[in-house]
Amino acid sequence: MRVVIEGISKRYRGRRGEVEALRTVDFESRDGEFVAVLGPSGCGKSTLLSIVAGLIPPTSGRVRFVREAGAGQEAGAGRDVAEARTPPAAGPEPGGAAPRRPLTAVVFQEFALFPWRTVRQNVAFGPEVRGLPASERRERVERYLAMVGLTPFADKYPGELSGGMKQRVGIARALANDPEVLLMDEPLSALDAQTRSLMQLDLLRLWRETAKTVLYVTHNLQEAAFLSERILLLSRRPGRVRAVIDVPFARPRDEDLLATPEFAAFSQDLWSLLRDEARAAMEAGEDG
Ligand SMILES: Nc1ncnc2c1ncn2[C@@H]1O[C@H](COP(=O)(O)OP(=O)(O)OP(=O)(O)O)[C@@H](O)[C@H]1O
Repeated sequence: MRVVIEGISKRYRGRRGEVEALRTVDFESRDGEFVAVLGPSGCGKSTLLSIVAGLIPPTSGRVRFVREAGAGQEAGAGRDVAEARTPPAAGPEPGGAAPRRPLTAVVFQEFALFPWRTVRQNVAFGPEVRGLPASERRERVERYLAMVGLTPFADKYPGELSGGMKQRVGIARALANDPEVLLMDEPLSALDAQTRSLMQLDLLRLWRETAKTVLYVTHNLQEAAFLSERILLLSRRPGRVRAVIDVPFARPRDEDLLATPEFAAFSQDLWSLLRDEARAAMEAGEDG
């Protein structure tokens, strides 16, 4: 599934006036790509993700989801399966039904688990709501529990788990919906440094195993460089596309990459792009 972001702008209207969060952002992901969305604090990264997730409407612009053509069809051809635009189309498009939105799933920084449900019941939530037959549901839940290494903890409650384990539950719960696009908003930033490093490796493995298109918001440039295939770098607020950067490291990646001179040089280049934006955001009091 390709995510096509076309001219997305967003202004919030609040009691203290208007905030322009995003200004005409254009970007197109590839099918199955891991894209990091990087930018200084307050530049609109979460806003962009929420718009792609359909949680909030853009002020202008649209997001299209394009499913790749099957084998035997013209290369590069794809089919739009859905589009979100503002104002939202009232009812079906003329001449046919409005395309169904593809399934997106969001993993947030705060774990947002149901404390009264066990790990297994948390992971089962999406398939239950979507009315999957019990046998298929069970199979899917057990598969994703195993994938994130939580099978031995399946009957525990979130309150009994460490931060890293809670976030694994959040990831398994998102994957159990079998989304076509996985949206992650700083999913590791509440974790301590060691847990975070381990979870980065887990994320790389999960991405390989599931082949999902991932949009991953972070303000950590090493994380963006380690995990992603391309980086969408936003300017300070209002967020505009500052650069789209190819990450040159081969896959599969492991921790050894982090200690290489190539990784250090790449991170340094990235920082020099980000630095001026981050400083200007900080001086304008836009961070946090
Ligand atoms: N519901 C809202 N109403 C008014 N302003 C908002 C709302 N949500 C976000 N904003 C403002 O829009 C701007 C962009 O916010 P957003 O959370 O998208 O940025 P971000 O890049 O994800 O920030 P961070 O890196 O600090 O998490 C900020 O100035 C924020 O204060």
